[in-house]
Amino acid sequence: MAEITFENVSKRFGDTVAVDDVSFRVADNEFFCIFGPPTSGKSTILRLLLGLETPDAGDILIDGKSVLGVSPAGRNVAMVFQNLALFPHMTTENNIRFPLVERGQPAETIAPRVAEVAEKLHITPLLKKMPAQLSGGERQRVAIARALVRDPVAYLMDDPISALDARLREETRVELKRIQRELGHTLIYVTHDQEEAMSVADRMAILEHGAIRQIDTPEAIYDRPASRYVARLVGSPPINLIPGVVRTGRFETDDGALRIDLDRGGFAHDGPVDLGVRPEDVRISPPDADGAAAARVYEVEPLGGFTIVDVEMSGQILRAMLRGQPPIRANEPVGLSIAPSSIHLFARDSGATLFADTRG
Ligand SMILES: Nc1ncnc2c1ncn2[C@@H]1O[C@H](COP(=O)(O)OP(=O)(O)OP(=O)(O)O)[C@@H](O)[C@H]1O
Repeated sequence: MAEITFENVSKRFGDTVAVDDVSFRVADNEFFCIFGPPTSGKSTILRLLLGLETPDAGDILIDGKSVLGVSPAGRNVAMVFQNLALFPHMTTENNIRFPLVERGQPAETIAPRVAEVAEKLHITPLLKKMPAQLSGGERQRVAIARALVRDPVAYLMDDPISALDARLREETRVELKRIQRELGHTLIYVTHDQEEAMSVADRMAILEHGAIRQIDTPEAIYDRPASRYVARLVGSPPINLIPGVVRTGRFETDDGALRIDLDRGGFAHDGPVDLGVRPEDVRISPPDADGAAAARVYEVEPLGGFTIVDVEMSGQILRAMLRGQPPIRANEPVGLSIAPSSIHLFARDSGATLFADTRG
């Protein structure tokens, strides 16, 4: 059980700043995700916490005590690497025992711990089976049990399920979240998959070039991103960005095709902006609907429960996500509108959020 704190931690490799003045605090029992594009510094943060790298500046604390002089073994933080595969020649039970045997734990403590973890993961009936006799989902559950059987102060996972196929990945992440909640324990989870981060995290940190751009719950990051960078990283399909200008409380595209009154008291920013709107907040209507901008359907992508409609407006493609399977065809003229309450505005140059959706 542990609270983990990074205080102004930086790490360089030659000219590369891998981690840039990073501060965060992970609460005891929290499921904390670190999310960012390749080379943004995610793995280096884990390696610093494990003690495999030493920071150039800043401090790392576990339960309020600096661990900078402490060896990796002395920190008792468990790392689960990218591979959740099982040893095919060992029974489920021996697979789960393996990390404890490897660490030389006394046999009398191993059996009860394996039984306890198996019980919590509902895999007790599988203990005598070989991996080849298990379904894909059962195998994953056993692999998670093996990852969690040690009793460290915190678990670190670096893209643990990225090698699985899409369906198994979805099942496994649900399972991981449930298990983490039941077992307790602080979990720091690195992923480059935004949907995965959103679906499992209690809170997430968004990285860019080694620096943290925002830390919050997935819901808050989705609804109130701190910048255009963060807004584009979360959400699928990604947020639409429409360049334009704000003048005296009104947004307008350069050609005037789209105008939105920002009926929000106290908003005072004039100048070039990018308007952000999530695909589920783009409204499609008949072409002559009141207040709608003239647009044309570019492509329709039915997904069963939802339909993605790509719409062309002012030479730009915007994506709308509509419920069900609306009778919309490619090349049709349509009207497009956006409720002022669902827009985000970002400063054109810095990308900083000027104002954001306040849903919820
Ligand atoms: N031992 C090292 N020596 C030199 N450069 C390194 C070393 N470790 C990491 N880097 C560099 O530091 C930066 C951050 O790397 P890191 O592996 O932390 O990123 P990441 O976000 O985990 O990336 P990925 O998603 O691709 O795994 C990269 O530019 C990388 O090349």
